[in-house]
Amino acid sequence: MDITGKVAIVTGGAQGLGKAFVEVLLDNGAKVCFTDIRGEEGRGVADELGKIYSPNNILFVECDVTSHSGMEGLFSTVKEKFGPINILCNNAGIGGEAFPLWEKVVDINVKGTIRGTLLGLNNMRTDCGGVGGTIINIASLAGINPNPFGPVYAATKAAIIQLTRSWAANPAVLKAGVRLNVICPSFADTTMVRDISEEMVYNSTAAQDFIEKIGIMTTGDVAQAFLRLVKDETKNGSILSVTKQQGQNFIEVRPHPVD
Ligand SMILES: NC(=O)C1=CN([C@@H]2O[C@H](COP(=O)(O)OP(=O)(O)OC[C@H]3O[C@@H](n4cnc5c(N)ncnc54)[C@H](O)[C@@H]3O)[C@@H](O)[C@H]2O)C=CC1
Ligand SMILES: CC/C=C\CC(=O)/C=C/C=C\C=C\C=C\[C@@H](O)[C@@H](O)C/C=C\CCC(=O)O
Repeated sequence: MDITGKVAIVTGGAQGLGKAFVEVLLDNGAKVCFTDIRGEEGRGVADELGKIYSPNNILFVECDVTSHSGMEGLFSTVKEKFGPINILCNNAGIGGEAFPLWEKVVDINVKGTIRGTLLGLNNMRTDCGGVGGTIINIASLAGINPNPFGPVYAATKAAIIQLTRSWAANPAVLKAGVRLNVICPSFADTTMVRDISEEMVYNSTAAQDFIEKIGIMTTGDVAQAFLRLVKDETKNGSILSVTKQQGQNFIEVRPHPVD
């Protein structure tokens, strides 16, 4: 996909990986709407980016992915301001294992990503009045490998992988011009990883030791993987892992037993 002039939405874009996705899209000439629950931070980032890129290509909408009406309003606002949506990145996500935080983790990571994906499909499918495009969901390598420090987090990320692959396997969706892919990053340098605590994971000291051993990528490393999936129109239903040691690799899942 040639990104120039395309319309993109990134959830949770006020910092971290989401902000890096916003920047790489703007670098490539897209019109980008990013959302976040933190309004002040989001507006600050929009001002900051407006000094580097054309402010006409940037829109911040304060929006919580757990609010259905909020997310519906987001899609309407973006279509009114920028036109039909071509690129959607469901990035907003949190970690946390202690009660009651873990329930919020499920609400944001699983239900928020399902909500974004369904609204994306409804707005992007050519058989629903859209112009087609691409949806990229942000899971984690912890959605594939066991994460002894964060089982709930890992389970939510596994759900995102299967949500994405299952929609991608729907022939009607592909015919309607929408590709869906999922990124599984290892650790990247964001607040989520820097501020790891006992509320977030079991045994945060051991988790920090593990993270240091594995190594921490820059957010730019993950943004390059994101850019690759946006551009490459041959990819649908792919799982792209990104790690410090091995870079970008597509993860092959064994074929269905009846194939
Ligand atoms: N940093 C890492 O090492 C990795 C992160 N990920 C995933 O990448 C995504 C982004 O993570 P980071 O940038 O590291 O986190 P972060 O904590 O730096 O940024 C997350 C952003 O999402 C926003 N957010 C949180 N709840 C929200 C909600 N309900 N609605 C809208 N926005 C909300 C936050 O305000 C924040 O700006 C998450 O889904 C995370 O699970 C995956 C693998 C590795
Ligand atoms: C505040 C952090 C919240 C969530 C991330 C989390 O659960 C961090 C866990 C720390 C150690 C995890 C070890 C897991 C090992 C394997 O599953 C790895 O292959 C996973 C690699 C990356 C997970 C990165 C992430 O999603 O944050």
